Amino acid sequence: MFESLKNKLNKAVKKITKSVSKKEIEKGKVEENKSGIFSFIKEKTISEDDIEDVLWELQLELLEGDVALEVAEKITESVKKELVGKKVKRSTDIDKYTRNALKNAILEILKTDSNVEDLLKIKKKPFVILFVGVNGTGKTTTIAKLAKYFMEKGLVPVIAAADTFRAGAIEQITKHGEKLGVKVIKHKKGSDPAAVAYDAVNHAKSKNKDVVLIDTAGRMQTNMNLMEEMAKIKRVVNPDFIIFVGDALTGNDAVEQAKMFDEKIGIDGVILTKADADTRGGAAISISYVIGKPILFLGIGQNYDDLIEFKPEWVVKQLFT
Ligand SMILES: Nc1nc2c(ncn2[C@@H]2O[C@H](COP(=O)(O)OP(=O)(O)OP(=O)(O)O)[C@@H](O)[C@H]2O)c(=O)[nH]1
Repeated sequence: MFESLKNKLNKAVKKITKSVSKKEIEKGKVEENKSGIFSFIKEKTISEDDIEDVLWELQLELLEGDVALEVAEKITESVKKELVGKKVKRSTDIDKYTRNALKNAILEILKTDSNVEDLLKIKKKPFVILFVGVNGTGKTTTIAKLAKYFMEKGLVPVIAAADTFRAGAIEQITKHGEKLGVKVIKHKKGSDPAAVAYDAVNHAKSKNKDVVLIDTAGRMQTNMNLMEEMAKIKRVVNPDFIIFVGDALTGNDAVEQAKMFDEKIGIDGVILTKADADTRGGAAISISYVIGKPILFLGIGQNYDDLIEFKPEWVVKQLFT
């Protein structure tokens, strides 16, 4: 996961170390010990000039990896701020400081004000969650995974098959429901999705169920019918939480889609799917900073258990070990 991003960051650490050491070597102010670690004869203070070119290269590489521009700028700016003026005695210090500066910059980017556990604490019964996103991102699979996640927490979910648009969508979610032992509320293909969602909420109320998971249709985010359809479902069932499901592999597109859904419908959090196949990590790094909403989970495969809670510290650990 995020292999390419990990390589880019590691490469940047090495380049910064080399760049800071190089000038001192040229000036003959360096001793090299047996293990090849440079010790500076006099303590060296890192200057802007030492690292500017390398940070610029890093910014370009991040952009190539589909990290959003504002995020790439923020990362390099934070690293610069943290490094310039730092006093170093040997090259390993630079390595250590740069690694820390990058870790801190990425943690800062990934942190949002909202706490995922607080957000998903089921405080009301039934707790109604609406899932939105373009087609093929993995919404249906993710809903099945989350149904299992809630069941493991001792909660009883019900699913609304409100994707009445795509051929096979109702059958697909019904199959998941059968496998998991979760009731799926459905109408005919082509029927009103808001009515399906409404029935599912009523079912949950009458059967004392805890969570309603509403699957919705995909299509392009620019399709106004889709946005109107989502807005209608929202009006009718007044969900407690709206989750945007995005495909990590689509990088910046996922970020743009999230922005659009947030503007038109309003979202509370994000689930990124297919993170298992994503080497670039652009969407994972950028999405919550750009829209100001947290990533809740990462989808990491096609099985029901392939869903992990998103923790900024965990991501940073993946990137730097
Ligand atoms: N590798 C991997 N594949 C996934 C993941 N999540 C979903 N998929 C696969 O992605 C494909 C699309 O998933 P669906 O759940 O059908 O997508 P959808 O968003 O409901 O599709 P629409 O109904 O067209 O909107 C399926 O083949 C899933 O198995 C994931 O986290 N990792």
